[in-house]
Amino acid sequence: MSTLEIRDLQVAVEDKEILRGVNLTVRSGETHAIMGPNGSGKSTLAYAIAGHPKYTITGGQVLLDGVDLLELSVDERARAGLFLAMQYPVEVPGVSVSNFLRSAVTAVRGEAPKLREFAKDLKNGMDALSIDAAFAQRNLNEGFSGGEKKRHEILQLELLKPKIAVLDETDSGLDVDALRVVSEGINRFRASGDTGVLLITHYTRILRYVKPDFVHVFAGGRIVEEGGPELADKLESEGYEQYTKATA
Ligand SMILES: Nc1ncnc2c1ncn2[C@@H]1O[C@H](COP(=O)(O)OP(=O)(O)OP(=O)(O)O)[C@@H](O)[C@H]1O
Repeated sequence: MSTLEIRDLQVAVEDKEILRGVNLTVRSGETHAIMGPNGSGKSTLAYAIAGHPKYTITGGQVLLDGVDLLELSVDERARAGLFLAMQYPVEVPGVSVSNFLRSAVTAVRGEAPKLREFAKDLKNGMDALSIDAAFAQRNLNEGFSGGEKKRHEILQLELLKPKIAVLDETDSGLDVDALRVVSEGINRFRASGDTGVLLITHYTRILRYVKPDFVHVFAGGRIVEEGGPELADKLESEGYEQYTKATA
């Protein structure tokens, strides 16, 4: 059982205050959707938790099982059990998908997985996500379509098995079929009950496949409303205008 506790988190980017006191607790087995309009600070939350150097923490704490992640380097956060699936995964020419994944698993576990075991896990993960076998030898994210990039993020999730997974707009750029495959991957992964999921999205469409336990509305760098899955339906019909007006 793991718990991520975000306490009064305040974050600035280039001296501009973006997050103005975020409080949120995510436990294993729970899926939390963070929804909100463009520019409300959702990605800032994801990057700040993961340790992106551009984001300056000006106050608050982020505790994973009592350990303050903000005191740790990015790789230490990953080893502590945090995973961020990025909105825009970077291209790394010269590094194959398979090498990258084996290195990532080795770094997080602290020892290299046996080659045969890794090859089997990789094949199973790729099959489940309808990823072609040739994909493993391609350069990381180079020339990948939007859908391939997102499937690859979920493949990492399945191989790394983090305690807390932050998925930043994993639904963006996906067609209907890819959205279903990616959502099934998230559902398979969370079915173990060992992981807490923080799902950042603008749209309710992914929430038809990945049912959240809690929905939080972000506006102006804060959580301004919280509720159960029914809140997503309300957002679908009413939009975000009520929140953006209030925080403008
Ligand atoms: N590197 C940066 N330099 C300057 N401003 C930034 C930077 N990164 C983010 N911001 C600003 O921080 C605010 C929040 O951005 P963020 O990307 O966190 O919002 P978001 O809710 O994820 O938006 P979207 O849904 O459009 O992805 C925006 O006003 C954005 O312009």
